[in-house]
Amino acid sequence: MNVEKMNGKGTLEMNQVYHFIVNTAARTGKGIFAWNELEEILMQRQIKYETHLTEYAGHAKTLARELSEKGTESDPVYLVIVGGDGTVNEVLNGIVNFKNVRFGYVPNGSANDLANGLGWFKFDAKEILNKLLDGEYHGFAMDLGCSTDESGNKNLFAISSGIGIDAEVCKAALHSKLKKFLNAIHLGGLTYKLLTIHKLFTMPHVTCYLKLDDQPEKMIQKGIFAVGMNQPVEGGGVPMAPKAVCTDGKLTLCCVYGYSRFRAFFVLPSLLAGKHEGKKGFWIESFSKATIRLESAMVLHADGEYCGEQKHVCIECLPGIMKFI
Ligand SMILES: Nc1ncnc2c1ncn2[C@@H]1O[C@H](COP(=O)(O)OP(=O)(O)OP(=O)(O)O)[C@@H](O)[C@H]1O
Repeated sequence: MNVEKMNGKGTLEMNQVYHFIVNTAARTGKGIFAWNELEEILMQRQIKYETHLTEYAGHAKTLARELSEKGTESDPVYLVIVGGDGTVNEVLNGIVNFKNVRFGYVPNGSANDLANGLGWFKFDAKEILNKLLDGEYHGFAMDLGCSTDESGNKNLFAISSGIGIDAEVCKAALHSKLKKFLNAIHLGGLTYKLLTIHKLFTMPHVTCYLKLDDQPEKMIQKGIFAVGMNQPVEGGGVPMAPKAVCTDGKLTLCCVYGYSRFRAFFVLPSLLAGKHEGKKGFWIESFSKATIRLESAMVLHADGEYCGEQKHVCIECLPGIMKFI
């Protein structure tokens, strides 16, 4: 997936108001600097826009709900997210009706897995904003995923949702001093790799039962993690599902099981290199809907956001619901 293939044909309406939800706390507080530069472009191009700066964690979700309530199918709200993957996730989970919104996204986080999955790593934030304003992403409709926990709570996700070690790592990263430190020295992506090694040797392995679409349920022993991927990478660039495509109406399961802690450590490099497909103990397969039952609870995450300890999770694809400006 890359921008050239998105084939934007947009001629953008000059009177359209763009609503920017901006997380100035992203990149450990450095988000504001990029926003100042982006605003210069908006002013130069005489774009009509309104800025909505997030004031606290969770604010992007509230802002997205309020803004999306103002749109209609025939007159959708133009909503541009400026932040990292956590901000995107908050916004998605605040949207009242996706048909009433057209999205833009300017990556400005520390890991930016969504942007990497879209093939945008070669562009900086200013280039991406200009492409958006040029209508290059017009007509691009991205699949989202939805994971439903055992209490019926739904979490939408743009990148991935899963249980096990990657979720444990996300939970640990939320309050990690190591993440703050590594972000400060521009090595934020390393946080997840170091925490993964730590969790590999400390977290319990769990028997789980996995069912993909209408296939029979399969028992997995010594389950380390199972994740539904909408993008090829998660966790700061780990290529869990290198062939995942976010416009095919499917998610990709990446499940690792059956290894002792010691052996798991030695297969980790093949996962980090994206060379794990076909290897014993890796189950990679695309699906529309998956259910995961666990003998004992494991942490669930959606786009790296902690979603509690769960024993039963349903993960499904919502094809093409995130329509771009
Ligand atoms: N004003 C704010 N003060 C404190 N935290 C905020 C504020 N606005 C948003 N947040 C929180 O900042 C967190 C991090 O944001 P985000 O994930 O977008 O950036 P990041 O961590 O730098 O990037 P990435 O997720 O790509 O690594 C989010 O969980 C969000 O809830």
